Amino acid sequence: MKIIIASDHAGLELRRELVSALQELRAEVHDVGPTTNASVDYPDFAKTVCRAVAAGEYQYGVLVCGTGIGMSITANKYRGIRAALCTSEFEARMTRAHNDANVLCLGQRVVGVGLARSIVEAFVATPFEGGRHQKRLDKIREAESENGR
Ligand SMILES: O=C(CO)[C@H](O)[C@H](O)COP(=O)(O)O
Repeated sequence: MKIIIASDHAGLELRRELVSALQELRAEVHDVGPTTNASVDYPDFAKTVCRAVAAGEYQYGVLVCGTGIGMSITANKYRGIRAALCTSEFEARMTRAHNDANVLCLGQRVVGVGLARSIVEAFVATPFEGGRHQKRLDKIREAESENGR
């Protein structure tokens, strides 16, 4: 499984923990950074991750900022990206099973390391259910086209 991960300065420590967690799951992880605590703008890092996931280069993207909100707002501007901000394992499972989410967003200032690890593990372990959910994803795609995304 190939995963691309990035954060801003406010998500750096949690991102590093999640890189380790994903490697323990034997995922191939591409860590985009940043490498220092210097203040950066989360949309720049979301862009790199979302473009790569939308291009099919990675199965999933993971984005961490202070709350996860800015990353999720940005990520959902990209065509083909279904980004989910999760604060529980339940949300992580459901967003894979029902929404086929391909980008997971987390807030370092919101969730602890242990919970974040469980959320990531649940996300990557849960398959999309298809069935009735597929036609809903088709409608999301239609909405993207309608709005010029
Ligand atoms: O959570 C975020 C966006 O949703 C950012 O990480 C947060 O806004 C950064 O704040 P600051 O520049 O004060 O560290």
